[in-house]
Amino acid sequence: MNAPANALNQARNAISLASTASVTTPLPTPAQLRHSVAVDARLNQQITQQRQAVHNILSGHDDRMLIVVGPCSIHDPDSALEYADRLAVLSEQVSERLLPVMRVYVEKPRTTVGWKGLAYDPDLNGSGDMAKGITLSRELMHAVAARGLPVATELLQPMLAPYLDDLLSWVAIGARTTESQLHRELASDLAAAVGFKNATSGDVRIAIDAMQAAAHGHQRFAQDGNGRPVMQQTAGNPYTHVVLRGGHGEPNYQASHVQATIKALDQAGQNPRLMVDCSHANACKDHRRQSEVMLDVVAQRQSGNANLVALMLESHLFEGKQPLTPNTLRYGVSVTDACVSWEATERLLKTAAERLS
Ligand SMILES: O=C[C@H](O)[C@H](O)COP(=O)(O)O
Ligand SMILES: C=C(OP(=O)(O)O)C(=O)O
Repeated sequence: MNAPANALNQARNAISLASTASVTTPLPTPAQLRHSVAVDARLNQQITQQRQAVHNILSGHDDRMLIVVGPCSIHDPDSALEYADRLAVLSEQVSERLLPVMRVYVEKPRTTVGWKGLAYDPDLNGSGDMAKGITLSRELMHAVAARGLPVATELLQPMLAPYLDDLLSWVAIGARTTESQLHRELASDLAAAVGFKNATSGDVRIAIDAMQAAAHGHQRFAQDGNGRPVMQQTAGNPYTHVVLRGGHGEPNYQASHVQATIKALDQAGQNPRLMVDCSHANACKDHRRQSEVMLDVVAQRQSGNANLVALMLESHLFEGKQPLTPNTLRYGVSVTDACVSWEATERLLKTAAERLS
């Protein structure tokens, strides 16, 4: 190659390297955050008891229904805490028949591209201040737990789990990650119960496979509290279950789907007790249909299906959703999937508790 052509090639390479180079920003380690936002002995005892209460429902030793309820995503910790205050009061009122666990979802899996949650972009402007995001996420979960509520989240990025998992009483592995070996390995390490969603296609088999995989101990890549890579031998998690969320616009909460799933779980030798997600494809992405789904599931339970032990409801202070445009955001309204209002939530939980008594 002659000298000018060589120089041109070098310049092209430099440009393409410059445009693909990533930028890194240091983050606190899990140990640092667990130290600055610490779980004391009293809170640890509460969380241990709440995990046990969830396990008791999933193993059929407690005949209440578990209900994972709260915003689709958290973008504003103040409105999440107002929600938590209200839910703490309501939980007391329905505690004979229901065990509410608050959704504190700080990571969002996206179908393509979109805002990925408080942990990633707490300023809602694409600046991606993850150090602030994970700190706020842990502080918020801590504050919700300190109000006496069990905390639920979806764990999406396995490296984020050690920042949060001591605060969790229930964990979701989402429809987009249930088939992932890394998420099954992560679930096998958690002390909290894990619900595996069926795939967005509607395939329930992957969730049953995930239960089998997570029940086993695994050797996995992990990080210690100081962020160093380690080989971790996990113990396996016996407290997992399927979450029916519908797929490709087709609901799967109806009795025929529920019975077929229970049969498949029995055949696979897995826990037949399951959760129905009243939102997502079960509500055909229309938040107003969540109440119809929830009351149908409660009726199935009343008519004798004791394996229907849990529900999920997407709810916020106010109904609906809004686009994520900073400075014009309405307080207490979802910026991801549309939610039912607080009033509807209160009505639904009280109705379910009455019908199940
Ligand atoms: O639960 C929330 C959404 O359904 C999920 O994060 C996918 O969202 P998207 O399809 O808007 O990206
Ligand atoms: C993303 C969620 O659900 P799914 O994985 O079922 O889409 C969710 O519950 O927020």
